[in-house]
Amino acid sequence: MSGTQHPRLILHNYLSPQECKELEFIHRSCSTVGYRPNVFSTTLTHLIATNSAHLLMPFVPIREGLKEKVEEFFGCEYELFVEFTGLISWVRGASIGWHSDDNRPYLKQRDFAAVCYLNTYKNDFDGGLFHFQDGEPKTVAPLGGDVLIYTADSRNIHSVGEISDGERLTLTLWFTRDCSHDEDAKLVSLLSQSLLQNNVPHSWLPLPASSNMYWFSPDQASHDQLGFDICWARLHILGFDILYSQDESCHHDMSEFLTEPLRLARGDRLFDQEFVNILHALQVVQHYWWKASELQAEEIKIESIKVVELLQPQRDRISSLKPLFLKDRHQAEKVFSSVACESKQEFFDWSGFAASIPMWEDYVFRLRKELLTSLQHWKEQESIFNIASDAK
Ligand SMILES: O=C(O)CCC(=O)C(=O)O
Ligand SMILES: [Fe+2]
Repeated sequence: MSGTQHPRLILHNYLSPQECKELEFIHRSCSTVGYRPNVFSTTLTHLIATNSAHLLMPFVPIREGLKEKVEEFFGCEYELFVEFTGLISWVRGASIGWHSDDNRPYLKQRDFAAVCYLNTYKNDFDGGLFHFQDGEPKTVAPLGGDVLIYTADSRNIHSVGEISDGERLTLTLWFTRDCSHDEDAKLVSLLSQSLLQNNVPHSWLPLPASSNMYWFSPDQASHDQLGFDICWARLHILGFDILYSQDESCHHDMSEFLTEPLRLARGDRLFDQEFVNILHALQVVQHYWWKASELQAEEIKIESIKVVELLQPQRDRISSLKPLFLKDRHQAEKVFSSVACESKQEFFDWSGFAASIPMWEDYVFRLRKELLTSLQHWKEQESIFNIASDAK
């Protein structure tokens, strides 16, 4: 498989299902619209820029382990730097033709690629097969946990077929020999700056980027007429409505809603707890979806959950705002289709949801603590690495 003509490698089950699920949670909570149509991405710099630097922690051991694997396989121990790390998802309509990963002047520094498949062909999406132009294997069907490693040059020309359903998710890394393209140095510098604001209250709650980064449009021409906000869409397909206290007449600009507090509703019920902004609500919901099976097993019940009836004026506010953020609701449902069917059931376990909120907070605080400890060491080395767990 690793012939010198086409140096490449597949690692089966390199990531555990838990690791895949955690990265999926991060992507569904934090992604923005990507660099090409029908593509979403979550970069590490974006996590830092949106008050979510602690969500880097799950990437750290994976990045480090993969760098070692790549160095070992291509025989370049201690020579490589990570050039880029990102979660990338493709939905219906996305594809890429034959190319090598260093095929632009600004990509020349890329020496190796590692594509980690976080979900599975036919289970989670359809289409999206990976093809090499020459050599074996000819076709790779993404399987959650598998990693595909190859040189970024013309010995590994490849393409990806069009996605026809669902959301195909990868963790994609590129490696370089050129230290001036070391992602770690940039991240450590950004982290040092952002964590200076550590004393700011709620500095661990997500802070939205600019609204255009969350606006999905089928094409540039119909940007404002069609399309939808991806945070709204991800909540909508899981059956949630969004209730702001103010109505649209209080705002000059829709983007102001991004940083407004809100409550979540479902059917005729309102969960009477405020979230600081839509990203906060989205992250809590995605965390619940990630952990729901564990919660059911533990049967945690909270006595005092505040779920109240949704009043008529509140319903009216929901239905007047929804079409502004989901201009094309049908398309939003199609784009995020694979989860849509299972999630809109009538019954919703509000007490499980309420119980998951302190669990989410514990998760965030644990990661923040790990980040602050690690950063001391990272600054000294100007590199990002896993601190042995007994040092945490
Ligand atoms: O996701 C994949 O399987 C490969 C994507 C790709 O070729 C690229 O991003 O350059
Ligand atoms: Fe590629």
